[in-house]
Amino acid sequence: MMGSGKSTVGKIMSEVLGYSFFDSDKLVEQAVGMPSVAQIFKVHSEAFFRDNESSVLRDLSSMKRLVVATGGGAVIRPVNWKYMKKGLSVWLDVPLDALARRIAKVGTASRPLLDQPSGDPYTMAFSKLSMLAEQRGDAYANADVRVSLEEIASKQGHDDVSKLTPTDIAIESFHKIENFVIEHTVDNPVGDSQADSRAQRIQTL
Ligand SMILES: Nc1ncnc2c1ncn2[C@@H]1O[C@H](COP(=O)(O)OP(=O)(O)O)[C@@H](O)[C@H]1O
Ligand SMILES: O=C(O)C1=C[C@@H](OP(=O)(O)O)[C@@H](O)[C@H](O)C1
Ligand SMILES: [Mg+2]
Repeated sequence: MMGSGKSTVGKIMSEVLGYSFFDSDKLVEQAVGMPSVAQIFKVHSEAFFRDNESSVLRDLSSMKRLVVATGGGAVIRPVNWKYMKKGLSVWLDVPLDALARRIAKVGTASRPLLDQPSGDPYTMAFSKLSMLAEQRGDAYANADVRVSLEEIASKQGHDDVSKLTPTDIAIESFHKIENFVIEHTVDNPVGDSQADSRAQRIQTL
């Protein structure tokens, strides 16, 4: 979801891995030749942005040794899952109140779906995020790996996810990815087509 830390945590993970890092929002801006996602929404439309987002994700899906921070809305188009499933997908699951707090701090100008001309920024962001979360249903749960900030905070003995640094979240993401890889790697085909295709996918990452 917007504000969950994909761009921040993804960059750290790419540096640790020695992989390239791409932010799909930035690639859409370059492809369209506009300086911000907000402007693309304003001058064109959300649908135009989504078409470009899908084509950027398609192009990235044939590349190797990279970390991609997608936009939070990439989950709503089934075709994007076809692309994201060429790699290993991570859902950063952050409580909505923490997302709204982060977004209120930096402002909503760069996130057109949350931008409001008036009102308290936290309250407006929280109510829009709640609506989006409802619309998106369990789309985020399609990811291979879920990284829950509430879980990390409780393991670390914090009662508040705002104490967690992007590095804490990157480390937990690596643990979850490692578990996923161990769980789904098969030395020999096991005859279960879903398990075999998952194992093949892991080998090509
Ligand atoms: N763990 C964190 N704790 C506090 N603020 C964070 C954390 N991770 C990211 N942020 C801040 O929250 C905002 C949204 O992060 P960003 O990485 O842009 O999220 P996304 O790409 O998922 O929308 C940024 O201002 C970023 O600096
Ligand atoms: O959730 C969404 O629909 C969006 C998320 C944004 O990216 P971030 O998740 O990086 O903010 C950006 O793609 C656009 O504003 C729409
Ligand atoms: Mg981002």
